[in-house]
Amino acid sequence: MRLSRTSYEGAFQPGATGIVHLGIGAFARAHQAVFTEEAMAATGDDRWGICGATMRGPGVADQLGPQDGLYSVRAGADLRVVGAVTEVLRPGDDLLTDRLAAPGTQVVTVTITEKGYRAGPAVDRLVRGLRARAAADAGPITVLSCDNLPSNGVRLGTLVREAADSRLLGWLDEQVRFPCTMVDRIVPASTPADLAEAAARLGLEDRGAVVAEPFRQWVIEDDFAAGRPVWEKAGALLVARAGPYEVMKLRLLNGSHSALAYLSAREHVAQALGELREALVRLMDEVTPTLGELDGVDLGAYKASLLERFANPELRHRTAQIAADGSQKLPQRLLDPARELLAAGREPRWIALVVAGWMAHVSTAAAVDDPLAGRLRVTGDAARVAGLLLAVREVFGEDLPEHAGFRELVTEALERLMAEGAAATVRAYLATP
Ligand SMILES: NC(=O)c1ccc[n+]([C@@H]2O[C@H](COP(=O)([O-])OP(=O)(O)OC[C@H]3O[C@@H](n4cnc5c(N)ncnc54)[C@H](O)[C@@H]3O)[C@@H](O)[C@H]2O)c1
Ligand SMILES: O=P(O)(O)OC[C@@H](O)[C@@H](O)[C@H](O)[C@H](O)CO
Repeated sequence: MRLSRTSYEGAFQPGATGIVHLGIGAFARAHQAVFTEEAMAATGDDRWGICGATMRGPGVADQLGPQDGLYSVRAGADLRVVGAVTEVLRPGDDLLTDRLAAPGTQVVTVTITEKGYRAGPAVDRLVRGLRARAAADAGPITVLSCDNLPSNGVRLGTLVREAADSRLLGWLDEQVRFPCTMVDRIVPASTPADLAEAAARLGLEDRGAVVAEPFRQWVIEDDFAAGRPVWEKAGALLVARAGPYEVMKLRLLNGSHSALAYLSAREHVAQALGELREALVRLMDEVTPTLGELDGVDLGAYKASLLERFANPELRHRTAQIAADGSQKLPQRLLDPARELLAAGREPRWIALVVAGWMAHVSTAAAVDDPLAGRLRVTGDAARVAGLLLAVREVFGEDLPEHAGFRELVTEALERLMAEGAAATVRAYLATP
């Protein structure tokens, strides 16, 4: 029997739908929905049920629709059924516009992956809904980006404004806010084994089950146009500026994740960590001078906690998942800190090694999952491959290809990787202070 509000009693039941979520993948279900449900339960303000919209395929609508929005989240020994999702819309469903224009909707949360941040269907759907909301005079609304990008709210706000006509622009300025957020919880794509374990634990089939690590963090800029759940009751941190937290997490956690993906051939993160623990320590130490001031954050403890989190054997986080879309991830995870280190007269040696690892991956892997894949399939010796890939301006900008020191560091690292393989190269780098 399938998990549903009929077969499973006791799931949280929101009183109304107050949030629209664009891109209801695994992460939104284990992060924003859990925070939201806990905030509703803690305060009794239950107006914040979530209407999730799938943006690319019907998968999540097929999983959650027949389950009345219910799904389980397993983290360690804990398995909970989440009831915050009230509705799931398929790609192209016109109801999304109605939901965005409904006066009860006061927040839009967004996880459309890094590659969704360009003119395209997700932004178009959002703008169409906001236009309908302005026409209906349905009141102010906050759009909250929860993707792994620096200044994610500013980026989304800019894209929305670029797609808006002049009449909508005035309304956007008055009625809509786009705060930035830092989001953190490792949530790998669910596997058939994860679904089987959820079914065994629940005694019900759950096609929407997700597995996550116990840790979760949400830092949100306190700049809302309208109402919101009291997410701080669920542990979220409301701050004046999320930027320093975003930079810390993107460069230390996500940068290390990319290193694990490109410098190890192991299938899962925890296995790759066994080979690369010391290299990650060195990479994180290299990047640390580029991080801003963070009141109350002990960076030493934060870095140590990341290594512990990556070592979690229960998370079957595939390095291939992290390796995907590298052209969209490298700039904020590795290249921005490289620029800052170079400007300060420091050598980003470990960053260059990871960048070379990415170059080796995109130029040799049988299948590269990346929106720029066609342009990344280059062949030749290290100098040629590095030269051709550094010329991809969307990734490296105008400055890095022209920086002789950076080009040399990357080319040398790629030469070594091609000649000796990743393990020997990492050993050689570790041997050099
Ligand atoms: N999974 C994690 O551990 C994690 C942690 C922190 C942040 N995030 C952020 O959440 C995002 C989604 O992660 P997930 O695990 O839910 O992935 P997922 O594959 O389960 O879901 C991705 C969602 O994004 C949509 N999408 C994909 N490409 C798109 C595009 N080009 N335009 C518009 N929508 C698009 C899909 O339709 C889907 O709804 C990540 O890219 C990252 O920015 C994920
Ligand atoms: O979500 P992806 O697959 O684009 O990137 C993989 C990870 O680096 C990332 O999602 C982390 O798991 C996450 O950022 C942890 O909060």
